[in-house]
Amino acid sequence: MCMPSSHPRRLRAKDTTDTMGLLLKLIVASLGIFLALYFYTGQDDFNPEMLRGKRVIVTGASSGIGEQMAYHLARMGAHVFITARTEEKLKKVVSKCLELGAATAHYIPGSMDDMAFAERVVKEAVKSMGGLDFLILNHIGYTYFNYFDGNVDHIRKLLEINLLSYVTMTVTALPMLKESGGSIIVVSSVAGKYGSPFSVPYSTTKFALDGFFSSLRQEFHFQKTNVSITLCVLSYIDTDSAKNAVASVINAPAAPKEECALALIKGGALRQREVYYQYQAAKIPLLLRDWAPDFLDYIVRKNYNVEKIDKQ
Ligand SMILES: NC(=O)C1=CN([C@@H]2O[C@H](COP(=O)(O)OP(=O)(O)OC[C@H]3O[C@@H](n4cnc5c(N)ncnc54)[C@H](OP(=O)(O)O)[C@@H]3O)[C@@H](O)[C@H]2O)C=CC1
Ligand SMILES: C[C@H](CCC(=O)NCC(=O)O)[C@H]1CC[C@H]2[C@@H]3C(=O)C[C@@H]4C[C@H](O)CC[C@]4(C)[C@H]3CC[C@]12C
Repeated sequence: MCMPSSHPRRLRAKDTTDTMGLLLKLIVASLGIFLALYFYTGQDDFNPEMLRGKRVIVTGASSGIGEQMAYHLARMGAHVFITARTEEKLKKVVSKCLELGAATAHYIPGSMDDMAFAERVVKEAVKSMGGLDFLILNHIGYTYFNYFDGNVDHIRKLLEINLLSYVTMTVTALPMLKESGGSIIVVSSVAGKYGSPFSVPYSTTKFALDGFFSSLRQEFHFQKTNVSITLCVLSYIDTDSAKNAVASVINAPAAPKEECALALIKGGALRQREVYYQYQAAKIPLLLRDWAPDFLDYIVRKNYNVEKIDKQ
């Protein structure tokens, strides 16, 4: 005998609603756990005392984020050894570091397009401080913010300053860092994680840093090398040079350089593999990179007043 069909159909509809409800709850719960884990890994046990007496090199420390890192390190009682090209600025930064409480503070002026200079910075620093605990690689060479002009020589030159000098300093510093169980902090950018218009040469060098240092970190695991590598992925920061280059074109607020500098030191001291600053601006868009790359590209393009670029 045939059963009336309305009852089982109602049952099936109820089953489907229950299953959907359960699925929704599962999705919400998983999302909650995922977010909790995400933010938990961002928690820190940082104590400024971790830096007291530590021997630190900071490159590109005559201005911007590098200068601010030098001041934080000085307040924490570290030995600070800084470099950049402009001697007058370096002298002032060193004096301020001493006022703020640096254990010692020294500088060496020169350009990072010269690999012999990059090597010399490490050797002089080690001689002056008696070893090395932190190598903070932060400098960048001058580049333009506009459409790629086809100049291959500019990319070659920028690779020397922004990548090869970092490699040279790392190679030279490695024996001392192994001895101290030290750390390398590499300052990079969101432009080193996803494609960025008007920064083609710069972005090229920042992607290359990720390739070198993330691969080296893997080898350190195999070799049981007790040297940490922290890659710092920064969004737009309010340094004079960045604001001069992009303020009229980028529709996003710039984050404070002082807070940024502290976040990088904390991440390095805690031996984190990567630091994202600011977290929302630098990390969240990256969640889209592998799953929705066209959408990410679209969001990135939305941040630009492209008509202002044409007039530069
Ligand atoms: N500000 C921002 O929005 C962002 C910055 N970053 C990264 O943060 C780091 C610092 O940037 P920021 O503070 O803004 O930059 P600044 O322009 O303020 O500082 C750059 C430093 O590099 C030095 N420098 C420039 N050319 C050379 C060279 N040829 N050899 C040696 N040193 C050189 C400069 O000093 P001098 O001219 O005296 O040599 C200066 O000390 C960079 O790695 C940058 O990519 C990443 C994302 C965003
Ligand atoms: C073009 C800037 C470098 C300018 C320079 O060479 N200054 C030295 C001088 O004038 O003497 C770039 C330095 C940092 C870049 C910004 C960055 O890395 C974060 C964002 C990344 C995004 O993909 C593009 C916009 C950025 C704000 C980017 C813009 C270019 C820089 C300011």
